[in-house]
Amino acid sequence: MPVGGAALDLTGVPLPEETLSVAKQSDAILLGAIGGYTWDANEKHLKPETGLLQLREGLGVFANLRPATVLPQLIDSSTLKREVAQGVDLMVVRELTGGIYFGKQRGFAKNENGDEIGFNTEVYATYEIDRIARVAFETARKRRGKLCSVDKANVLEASMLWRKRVTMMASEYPDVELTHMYVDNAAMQLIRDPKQFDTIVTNNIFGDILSDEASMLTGSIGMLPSASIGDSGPGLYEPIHGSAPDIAGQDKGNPLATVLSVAMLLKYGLQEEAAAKRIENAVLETLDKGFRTGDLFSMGMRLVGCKEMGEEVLKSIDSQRLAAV
Ligand SMILES: NC(=O)C1=CN([C@@H]2O[C@H](COP(=O)(O)OP(=O)(O)OC[C@H]3O[C@@H](n4cnc5c(N)ncnc54)[C@H](O)[C@@H]3O)[C@@H](O)[C@H]2O)C=CC1
Ligand SMILES: CC(C)CC(=O)C(=O)O
Ligand SMILES: [Mg+2]
Repeated sequence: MPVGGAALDLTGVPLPEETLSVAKQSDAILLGAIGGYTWDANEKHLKPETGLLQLREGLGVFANLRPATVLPQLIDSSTLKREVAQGVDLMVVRELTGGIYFGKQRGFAKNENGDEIGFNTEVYATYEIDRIARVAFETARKRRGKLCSVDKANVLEASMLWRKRVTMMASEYPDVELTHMYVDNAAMQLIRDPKQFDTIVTNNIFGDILSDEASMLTGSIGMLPSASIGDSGPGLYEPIHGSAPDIAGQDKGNPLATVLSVAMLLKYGLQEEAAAKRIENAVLETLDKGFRTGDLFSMGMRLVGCKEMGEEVLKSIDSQRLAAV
């Protein structure tokens, strides 16, 4: 179903009603990244990105899980020194349907001096903080039991409330160690010592930014999948990256973040654990064989394009299927 730029071109709106309705009736949704130069200059501010925000809101998928794991195969692709990168395995739990991207008070206006202003507002209600905090505590409990809540509670009221509510919930999770960190420090600590993190919970905009940063620990933004879930209804699965318009159409994109998003879809959305594992194994085997798209390339590896990388993953999935028969 069309969403984003494709939908704008076809229908004049970035999320047609029919797309949302079909999505809601589906078991799970896989989203290709949206956006591009064609629509950036749109004077009416009708953006493909609005369609994605509307889709997330329409599906009620408030919890965005973004795992960042440094695979042994990609240790030389990480921007970090080997000893810092080795063993990094963290999960960013990003609030996805609230905060500054959704603040109702937004727009363009003039200030008292007649200067043009653009403004947005960050609003969080307790129910929004509580439900994402619960997902984060539950996630941390199933991982290594460490939860770091990232905010800017030294400056922002929305963050002050965030910190208060997350702290209150900690008493329900005595087995989870809760810490708090300001986002500027978190951005630095992710590079200095990423292994200190297990699960990170944070608001919409901080999670957006920190997960792009975390992707470079793993080697490339082309490696990071995500799952967005709500209380009920289908989940939304998508790579964390955008449409990469600077390399579009050149067969250079790394397809693995999307492929791994399909694995997350199978695992969390359809409870097809075995099929998810087959895809994950295929990705690992393809990397083991030395295939690398340009974003991951390091000395001694085999440079391939997007298409060939995809074909190699498919071959590996097929060979696992044959082995299972
Ligand atoms: N969820 C989504 O659909 C998102 C959409 N966007 C949209 O995408 C467009 C481009 O945004 P950017 O800020 O440039 O972010 P981007 O994530 O598309 O690209 C950032 C950089 O990473 C590279 N990159 C991204 N994905 C890659 C992949 N799979 N393989 C290899 N390299 C990859 C790109 O070539 C570029 O140099 C914009 O219109 C933006 O709004 C941005 C982020 C998320
Ligand atoms: C439309 C944007 C909020 C998309 C984005 O950058 C993301 O979700 O990571
Ligand atoms: Mg982003």
